[in-house]
Amino acid sequence: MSILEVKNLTKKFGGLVATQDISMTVEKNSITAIIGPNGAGKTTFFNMITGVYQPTSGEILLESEKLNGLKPHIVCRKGIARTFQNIRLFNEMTVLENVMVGMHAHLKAGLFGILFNLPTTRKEELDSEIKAYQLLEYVGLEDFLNEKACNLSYGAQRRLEIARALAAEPKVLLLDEPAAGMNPKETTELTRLIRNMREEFNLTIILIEHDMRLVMEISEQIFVLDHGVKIAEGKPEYIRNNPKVIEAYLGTGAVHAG
Ligand SMILES: Nc1ncnc2c1ncn2[C@@H]1O[C@H](COP(=O)(O)OP(=O)(O)OP(=O)(O)O)[C@@H](O)[C@H]1O
Repeated sequence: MSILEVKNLTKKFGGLVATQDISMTVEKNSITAIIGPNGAGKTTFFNMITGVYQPTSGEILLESEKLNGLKPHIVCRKGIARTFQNIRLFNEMTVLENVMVGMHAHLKAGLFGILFNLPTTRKEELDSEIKAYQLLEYVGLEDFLNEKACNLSYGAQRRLEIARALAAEPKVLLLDEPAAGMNPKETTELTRLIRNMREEFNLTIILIEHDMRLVMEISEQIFVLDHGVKIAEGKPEYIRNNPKVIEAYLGTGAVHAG
């Protein structure tokens, strides 16, 4: 059963066509990768799905409901959360606070109520604190609750971003280059975490990733973009041997690394 359907998605920035007529269907509870050389349109694609950019044309459907025209926080409330290519944490806030911010999509009290501890929001705050703690424990950051986010290692910051995204209780989680800057050990842990999250939270996961080893190991379905166009889709074995994909990556050797 599909959860996310994208139909003929095009985004133009003036005369530049960043994505052209991209269609894809993502199965519920699957792990899907979007790959392609630099500038292929991958992040633009994520930005359209999450409401950061409005598509020039095309449709985005989450469980058959159209998402076009919705603001990012509404898209998040509908069930799509994400992490960013360039980590976007609240650096001066603590690790715990960063996750609690991620929860505000589902809280009745506003963000200010949570942060400034208004009496009416205290019960809700306590519940969200417990939940934030559980999520941090889940990603292995329970020892850093009161640390400022900026003091965490790079790999830990990426895990914190994931915990914050999970706090929004998404149906679909988009990860933009989750392994970027990670060492091999951190990447192995990340692979395990992604698989585990899918089971634990009944998630559908879509990742943009340049680490082909991770992509080939973890994905059930891969979409390949090049110059804004989808040039291939299929299972890892098919993508690895697809002449169009090999040509798009020619010279980088990237697609055979996995
Ligand atoms: N806000 C914008 N204004 C103008 N052009 C943009 C904007 N965002 C992206 N582009 C252009 O759209 C094209 C696709 O960029 P995008 O960032 O989506 O590629 P990408 O596949 O994510 O690349 P990378 O792997 O390097 O992150 C590029 O030519 C880029 O310069």
